[in-house]
Amino acid sequence: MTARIIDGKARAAALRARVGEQHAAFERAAGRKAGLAVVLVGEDPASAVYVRSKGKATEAAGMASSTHRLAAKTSEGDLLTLVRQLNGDPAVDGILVQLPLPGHINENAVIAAIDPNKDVDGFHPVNAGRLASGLQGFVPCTPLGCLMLLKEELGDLSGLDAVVIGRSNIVGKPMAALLLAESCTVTIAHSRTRDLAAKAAAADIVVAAVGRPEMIKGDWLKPGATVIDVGINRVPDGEGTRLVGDVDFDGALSVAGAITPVPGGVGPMTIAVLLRNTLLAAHRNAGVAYEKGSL
Ligand SMILES: NC(=O)C1=CN([C@@H]2O[C@H](COP(=O)(O)OP(=O)(O)OC[C@H]3O[C@@H](n4cnc5c(N)ncnc54)[C@H](OP(=O)(O)O)[C@@H]3O)[C@@H](O)[C@H]2O)C=CC1
Ligand SMILES: Nc1nc(=O)c2c([nH]1)NC[C@@H]1CN(c3ccc(C(=O)N[C@@H](CCC(=O)O)C(=O)O)cc3)C=[N+]21
Repeated sequence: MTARIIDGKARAAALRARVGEQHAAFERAAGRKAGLAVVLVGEDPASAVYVRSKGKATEAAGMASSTHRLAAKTSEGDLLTLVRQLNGDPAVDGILVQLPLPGHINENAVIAAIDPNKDVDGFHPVNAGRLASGLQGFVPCTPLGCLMLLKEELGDLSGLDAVVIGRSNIVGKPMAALLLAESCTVTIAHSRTRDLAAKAAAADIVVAAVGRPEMIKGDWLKPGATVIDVGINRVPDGEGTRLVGDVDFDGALSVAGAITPVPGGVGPMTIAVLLRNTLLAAHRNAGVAYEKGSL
């Protein structure tokens, strides 16, 4: 058997197109565009690439995008001042502070300063709490993108056994909360987990968010499992480098039922969901009704 390859790039393009259409309707109703502000501190080249693609995708959907580039030595106080200014700016519906931040800045303090109603990343403790409690709020883009891919692939997820490998606040934990809300039986694995291979082998759904190149081997998987590879790892390749996921893709192909590639899987979905969350924020902030479930 050869796994189906889940085309995240195509799914993301379709989602961006729906967001673009609905944004046009929003703009007619509200008399303004939805606005996303992205803040980048420092010159990490990978972060700079992501921030550029976020800006481009925002504008392609017809929304207003602003990017605030701050020097690596910017103080926490100055960053907090910018966040508060964006909180108060009526043209800004969504605020994203690109992570990681330089070591001298307390990430938790910066995330906590973002207005939860503009927190399109869904990282604010209020939104994390809403997700854990089953209340409406912003859901982190990467796990929501993963869930969309899973539901398109499998339909109803209820009763399926899911293993999430990784327990970060931005991917693993919210992913587990979403799968639990879909009535999966969820195991969260991490660096202290014993016999990870056996945990993976019991799962109908494996979501890998570890940050270790090709760590999850094909022969760990249950035949027919659906594998979502969140990992983005740059590894040496000849003279240059290439991107690989957390899953040994070639090894998984002959065992899994379906798998996301890296690149072209979860990454593009993350950006499409960011636009979706920004459009949602704009509807709420402008008091324009929005048809639930239409995105
Ligand atoms: N495609 C996309 O849009 C995105 C991709 N990513 C990528 O996803 C990956 C994970 O990101 P993120 O969640 O931020 O990473 P973190 O480094 O914050 O978390 C990694 C998690 O993996 C666990 N882990 C580490 N080593 C092992 C191991 N040997 N066995 C089992 N678990 C292990 C850690 O466990 P412990 O808690 O015990 O330390 C931790 O919970 C990265 O490659 C990142 O680049 C991230 C965000 C978006
Ligand atoms: N506040 C914040 N929010 C984030 O959502 C956030 C962040 N900080 N910091 C970094 C991570 C990482 N992340 C990615 C987004 C898109 C791709 C993506 O589009 N990847 C392409 C490949 C891109 C390439 O070629 O480098 C793909 O997988 O096909 C990857 C990773 C968002 N993150």
